[in-house]
Amino acid sequence: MRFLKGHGTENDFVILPDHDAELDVSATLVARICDRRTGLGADGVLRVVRTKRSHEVAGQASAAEWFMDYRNADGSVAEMCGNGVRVFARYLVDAGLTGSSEFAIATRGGLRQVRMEPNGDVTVDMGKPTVLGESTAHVGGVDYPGIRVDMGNPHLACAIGDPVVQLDLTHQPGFDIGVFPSGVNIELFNPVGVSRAVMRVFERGSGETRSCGTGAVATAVAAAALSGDTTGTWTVEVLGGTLTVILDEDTSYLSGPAVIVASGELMLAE
Ligand SMILES: N[C@@H](CCC[C@H](N)C(=O)O)C(=O)O
Repeated sequence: MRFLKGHGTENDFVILPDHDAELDVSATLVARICDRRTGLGADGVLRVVRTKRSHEVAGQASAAEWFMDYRNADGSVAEMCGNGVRVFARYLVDAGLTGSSEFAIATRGGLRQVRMEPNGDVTVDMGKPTVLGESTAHVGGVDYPGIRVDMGNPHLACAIGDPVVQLDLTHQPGFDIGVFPSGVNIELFNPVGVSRAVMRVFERGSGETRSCGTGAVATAVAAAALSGDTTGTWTVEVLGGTLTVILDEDTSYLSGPAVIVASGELMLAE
């Protein structure tokens, strides 16, 4: 099985080209691939499939040639991945699978328009974040109130007074399962200066990761809300680098680096 490896601000992915949907990529296989000791190691898998060959998103085939079939490290399926879609775009361009610098990618969360920037960054139109109300995350014996944000996938973004560097995120933070029956990605952030936040994230299905694109947008939404804003340009510092989020009236944009670092032949099989 041919693979590539890439990352966006150190949110890392194994890319599996499966253009005609011929592979049987089970949850077990994904978990084995993502294992950092016995597999390749990654936060998730991006399976590259022609949209028209996928029964899940065939309705998007007229607008997007390629479908990002995203899986978390534990093998679970997610609707969207902001860094993943940027790395996916980088793969399509590098592999010559698109001739354009602006194109759409099909995801379970809907179409995402991407743009390759002259400086090598990749920008994605993430759609309009939906604020759903409030909830609470529980970390290290402390309850942190936050804002529920739907980015196609579920988020709980919490501004906290304690420095995020001090948090122990080796375990799943507590959350209200009644509010998030399918689980949730939890962002904890410190607002710093003007339109800047330092964020850590515990991702549903992957644990703590060094970056999360949908989480960065959710954090920008929650940080803006602290000052009563719904628009603006935000810098979100994550463990793996820096992401830029633009919130406007109608949508949101996520920008940052996305690179392919390796390719090869995978010997793992079912
Ligand atoms: N790292 C991603 C989010 C991946 C999906 C998430 N773990 C979920 O289950 O919703 C990003 O960059 O957005």
